[in-house]
Amino acid sequence: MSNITVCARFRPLSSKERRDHGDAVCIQCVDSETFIFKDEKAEEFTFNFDRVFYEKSEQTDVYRFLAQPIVQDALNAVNGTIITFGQTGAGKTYSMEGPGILECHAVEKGLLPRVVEEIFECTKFADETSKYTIKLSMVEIYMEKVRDLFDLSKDNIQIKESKTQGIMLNGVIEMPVKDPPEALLTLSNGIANRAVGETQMNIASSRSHCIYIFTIQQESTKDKRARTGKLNLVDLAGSEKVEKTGAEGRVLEEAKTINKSLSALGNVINALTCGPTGRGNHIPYRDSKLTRILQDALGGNSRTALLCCCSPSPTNSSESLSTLRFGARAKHIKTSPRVANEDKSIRELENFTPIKRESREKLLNELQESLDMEHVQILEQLFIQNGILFDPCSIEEPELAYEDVTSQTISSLQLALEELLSTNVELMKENVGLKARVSAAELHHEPISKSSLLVSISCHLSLFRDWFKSLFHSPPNHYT
Ligand SMILES: Nc1ncnc2c1ncn2[C@@H]1O[C@H](COP(=O)(O)OP(=O)(O)OP(=O)(O)O)[C@@H](O)[C@H]1O
Repeated sequence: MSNITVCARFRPLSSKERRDHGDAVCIQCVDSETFIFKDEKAEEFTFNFDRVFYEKSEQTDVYRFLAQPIVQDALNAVNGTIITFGQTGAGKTYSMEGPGILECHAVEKGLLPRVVEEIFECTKFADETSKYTIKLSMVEIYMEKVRDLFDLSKDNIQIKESKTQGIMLNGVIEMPVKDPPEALLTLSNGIANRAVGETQMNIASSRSHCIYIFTIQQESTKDKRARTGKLNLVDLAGSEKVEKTGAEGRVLEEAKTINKSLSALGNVINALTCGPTGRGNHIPYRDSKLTRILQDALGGNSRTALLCCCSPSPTNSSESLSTLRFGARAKHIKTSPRVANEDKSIRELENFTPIKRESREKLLNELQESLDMEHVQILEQLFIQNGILFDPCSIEEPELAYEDVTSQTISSLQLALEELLSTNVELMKENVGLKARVSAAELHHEPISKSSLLVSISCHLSLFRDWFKSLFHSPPNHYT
């Protein structure tokens, strides 16, 4: 088990930030791992990350620390994921791509072109018994749909899980690339297909999460055994307060969808780092496409790094603080990267699958025995009405659908439980108030009016009724 690597990066102040606040910044460097952050109320927070990149840090520093070890591992068939996270305009795309993927000053090249160079450089000098094949895929998650950026007609790619290869994108195009120029041209074609909108925060704001997937297959010419490493580079859409972006209409809907999937990511991180360990802890990976795709990176077989991009300006301090808190929490996630060796995977499959399958079947049988058919049908109707269960006709694999439904139901119930707990706290407070009123009235020998007691009780009841209703009228969770 190893922790994911989490770094923070502060970009230089923008000209607008300089106009608003001059040279003021909300961070004070302590060393290369620690800094003090001052929020709007001048409260100080000390943050500690694996590495902090301040405004003078160069692209090569970020690459060497954050990405190079993961690329080296991917060349040895260990899966890797590098994620950029932060508010709109914080420097995610600059870190990932640089100012331009095809042409830019060498020092400004982002992670992506550097990854391409390193992969081909290493494969060129690999020993003669190894033959490498590099393939590229590019998808974006736009409005909760996964689109293939190499073939826009594939605009609703399904996410599948394989016992041997983990999370997979069904039917996604994999472009073979033979050298860096071809790889960069392929990537730039994909980037041109990304959904970009304009917000007040950033005029070329990415309105989607973009995932660059490098599949690196290594075949031994001696014994023909092949092993594959997958490297995902994830440029997340901006996390910002909707009001600050000045978004309306479609852009507002986009912002809400982005925020929803980023909250789902936050919930997954919370569940991975706060919940009880072991089988009882439900990790809501299936609550959004983003978390489902990142499932292996966050909780499975992947070496993962997160770059938290921030503005250093006091103008954006509340957004920067939430980005940094997100990173601080993610630092506690543990993953178990291992070599994706095909033979070993098959052996693992032979060893473990029958046990898992047997226990799942046992569970299903027990469930069927303990519930009447009539109850199962009522539950099914209820779930369909509330958008928890999707149309069974659209499901290709019932087993996957069953897992999705179970997972989403658990999430809904957890939400309901949280609401119930908070209603309970409110009711308890009210109860204390009522008791105090009764005691005060008794002390002063004042009769408490029946009507005021009735109002309080009906207040209690309506709170409870609202909660109960909300259980069955939560917005539908579309999941196709
Ligand atoms: N480290 C940096 N050095 C110099 N300029 C930077 C740096 N980081 C970001 N910038 C500049 O800041 C602006 C916003 O950066 P960028 O587009 O990368 O933000 P973003 O986080 O990807 O935003 P969005 O979520 O809207 O896509 C760009 O003009 C970019 O060139």
